[in-house]
Amino acid sequence: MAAAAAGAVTREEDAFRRLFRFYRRWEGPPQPPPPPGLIDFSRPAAREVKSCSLNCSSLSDQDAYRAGLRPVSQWKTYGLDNYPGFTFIQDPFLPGCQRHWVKQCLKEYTQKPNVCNLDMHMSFKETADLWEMSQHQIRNKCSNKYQPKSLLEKLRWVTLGYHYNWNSKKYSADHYTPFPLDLAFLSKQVAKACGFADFQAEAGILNYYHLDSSLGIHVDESELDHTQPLLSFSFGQSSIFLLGGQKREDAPVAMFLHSGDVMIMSGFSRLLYHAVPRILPNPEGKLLPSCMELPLHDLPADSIIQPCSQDDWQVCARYLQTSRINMTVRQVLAASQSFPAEIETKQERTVTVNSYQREH
Ligand SMILES: O=C(O)CCC(=O)C(=O)O
Ligand SMILES: [Fe+2]
Repeated sequence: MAAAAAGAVTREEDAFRRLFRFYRRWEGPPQPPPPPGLIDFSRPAAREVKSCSLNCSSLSDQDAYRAGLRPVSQWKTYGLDNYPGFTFIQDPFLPGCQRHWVKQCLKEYTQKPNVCNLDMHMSFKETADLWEMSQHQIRNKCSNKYQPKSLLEKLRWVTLGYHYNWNSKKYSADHYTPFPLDLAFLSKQVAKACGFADFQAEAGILNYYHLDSSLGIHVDESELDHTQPLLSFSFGQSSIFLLGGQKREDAPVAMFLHSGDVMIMSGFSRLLYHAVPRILPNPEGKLLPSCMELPLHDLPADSIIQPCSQDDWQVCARYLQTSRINMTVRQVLAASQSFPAEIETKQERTVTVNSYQREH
């Protein structure tokens, strides 16, 4: 009897899993209406949402403009009760600047030596230029006809800098390639504005989601320095993000992430369980969120933002009509820290295709 009861408890679905499964199936607003408790920072009515102000002098307007960001004094920034170290910045990008990051994620960061999921079962030559191999197919796509997916549409993740090893769940000194300078600059400015002036972008995971994708419940703990924040940038269609606690079964809060939104997980919130159960069309009901359609703001000559050509944007826009891209940026090592010497076990070096696959 006691054993049966204990069995029932262990089999019982925990609160995180339950909400994950709920949102995984949720069709999104307007019908059915959003469940109570779902936070939308673009309409911050929830009691646990607190407006917070960043120190405007930590990032100069000039550096913000160079990064394609509005001055910090114009950012709409929020925190959450019970989640110290969590900061949400509602789309701080200058008009037109989000396009740059979408183009980089599809055309530039997909290039070698960066690593992507397709490398796990395709040759170096086959994945050398995903953009070139996909652009015509995406441009000429008929939405009402079945067509084989292009390589870009099969892309799920790209790693940058210290390349995360999905098998060992570790970063290592011998698998590093230069981190993109523009993304390092953007990250540095956002971190600086949030009080992390020493942040160094050393590793990135880019996630490419379609309307049926999700990302399972996890903690990002492989970085060796957890005193530095994890930054997240979202573009394209929207998603539901679940932020839980330090224990896997703690009930999470649910929030929308829309195009341009930036999230900072630091301090207490750096090592919390989180997940993306659902991708949803943008709430405006347009093919693309309107922030993607704005003409490019005047930028200083030394800006890292390059105007995206009409030709390139046609492909990006088509891709993004049914997709969401998220960039997460991490510092792996503390200043002057190095990787611990490892005694490599045979098991650690065994790579299986499955363990490289994320849940989406
Ligand atoms: O797509 C997101 O918003 C979250 C991504 C994430 O948690 C990760 O890459 O570790
Ligand atoms: Fe994560």
